[in-house]
Order: sequence, then structure tokens, then C-alpha cells
Amino acid sequence: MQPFVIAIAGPSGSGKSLFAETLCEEVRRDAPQLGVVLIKEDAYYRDQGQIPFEDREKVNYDHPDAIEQDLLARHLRELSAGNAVESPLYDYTIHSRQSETVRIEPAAVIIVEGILLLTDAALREAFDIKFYMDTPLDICLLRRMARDLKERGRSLDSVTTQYQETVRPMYHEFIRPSVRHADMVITRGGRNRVALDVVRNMLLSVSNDEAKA
Ligand SMILES: Nc1ncnc2c1ncn2[C@@H]1O[C@H](COP(=O)(O)OP(=O)(O)O)[C@@H](O)[C@H]1O
Ligand SMILES: Nc1ccn([C@@H]2O[C@H](COP(=O)(O)O)[C@@H](O)[C@H]2O)c(=O)n1
Repeated sequence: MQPFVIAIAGPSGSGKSLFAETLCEEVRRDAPQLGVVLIKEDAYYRDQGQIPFEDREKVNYDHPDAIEQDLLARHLRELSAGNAVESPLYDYTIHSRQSETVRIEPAAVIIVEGILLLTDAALREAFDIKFYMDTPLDICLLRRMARDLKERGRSLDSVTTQYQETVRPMYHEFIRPSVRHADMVITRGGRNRVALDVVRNMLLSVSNDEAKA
């Protein structure tokens, strides 16, 4: 059975992870027999184990070159062909990959979330449906700030500098323009109950149809 692959793109702090994780949990709850996997584009940030830490801090993590998009596209093709993949694990506190990988088995539903998913043509090909989270940028910044201080080992100063030097400019150059590739736009962030219900029901019905076919 061909998996149904969905992309959830949009700016940092827009609620992609929260939306994708909630969706995953709810589909598993409502259809325990259905395989669902969640893949984060962030896991595909390039390995920088060979680069000194102070240089890693200067990298532009909001430019498409920072991510191994070709590896992510290859992994999605492999999963669609029914093969398991070894996906990287990423550690934001050291700006690099961990030495371990995680095995991802093929599944009926594959949910992928990340800021730059819609910027790459080969990657776009891998998706059956593409969503863009359109959360106001000031809200994204506030949420990113709180999350990065709490969960990603950052200081107020580093979040502010990074935001002005790369996050905001790359949003305008790459992320915002990629909205034109989205099939649907989701407003109001990761807790948009109506959007969660619509996407969940779509995934359940697509999977039911596939199972009957
Ligand atoms: N609608 C919302 N209301 C309140 N907090 C939210 C909402 N959406 C997301 N958040 C919080 O904002 C932070 C950033 O959200 P996250 O899902 O990590 O964004 P992204 O994956 O797009 O960077 C997280 O701490 C998350 O729990
Ligand atoms: N070493 C890194 C890698 C990435 N980032 C930032 O993460 C953002 C994307 O992740 P979200 O969950 O916020 O969508 C992106 O904007 C990068 O700036 C980082 O700070 N350090």
C-alpha cells in the first residue's frame, strides 16, 4: 500500500511541531491499526561534528543549504517504496547530529514538518498534500523565544541576534514565498481545533479508502 504523505511547512514558531504531534496522536488514537510516522525536517540539518562549536554558532540555519533536503527526499521515496530508513537524530544544543540514528519503518501515513519543505522541487514531489502554517510573525518570535530558552539551550541575546541576522531575512527570502506551493493554509497555529479535525478526518478517510481498494 502506498503511504499518504503530508507536509506541514511554515515559519519557525508557527506551531508546526505542535500541530503535527497532535495529529499523529489523534490518528493513532482513532485508528490504532493504521501506521503513522512523524518526520522532522530538522533531523536533516547537516552533520557538523568536524566543525568547531564557535563556527557552528555562525551558520545560517534558515537557508535551504543548511539542510540535507536530498537525503530527506530519498528517505521519503524509500518509505513510499516500502523500505525502512535510518533517519538522523539532531541536537540543537550542539548544532549537530547525534551519533545514533533512528529506524523508521514504512507506514500508511507519513507526516513531515519543517520550515523549508516547500522550497525544494524534488521534496515537493514526495508529498500528496502540502499545508502551510500562516501564524503572524510576531507571535512566532515570542513562541520561538520561550521555546529556545527552555528547550534548545539558547540565551536571550543569541535568539535575538539570530532572529535579526538570519531567521527573519530567510523567512522573507525563502519560507514566505514557498506558500504558493501549499495546497491549504492553516491559520491560528498548532491548536487550531477545526484544522486538526479536518486534516485528521482526511487522513482517516484516505487510509480507509486505500484499505478497501
Ligand atoms: N496555538 C498555540 N497556543 C499556544 N502555544 C502554542 C501554540 N502553537 C504552538 N505553541 C507553542 O509555541 C512553541 C513553538 O511551537 P512549535 O510547534 O514548536 O513551532 P514550530 O514547530 O513551527 O517551530 C511551542 O512551545 C508550542 O508549544
Ligand atoms: N542548530 C540549529 C538548527 C536549527 N535552528 C533553528 O531551528 C529553526 C527550525 O526549527 P523550528 O522547529 O523552529 O521550525 C530554524 O529557524 C533555525 O533557525 C537553530 O537555531 N539551530
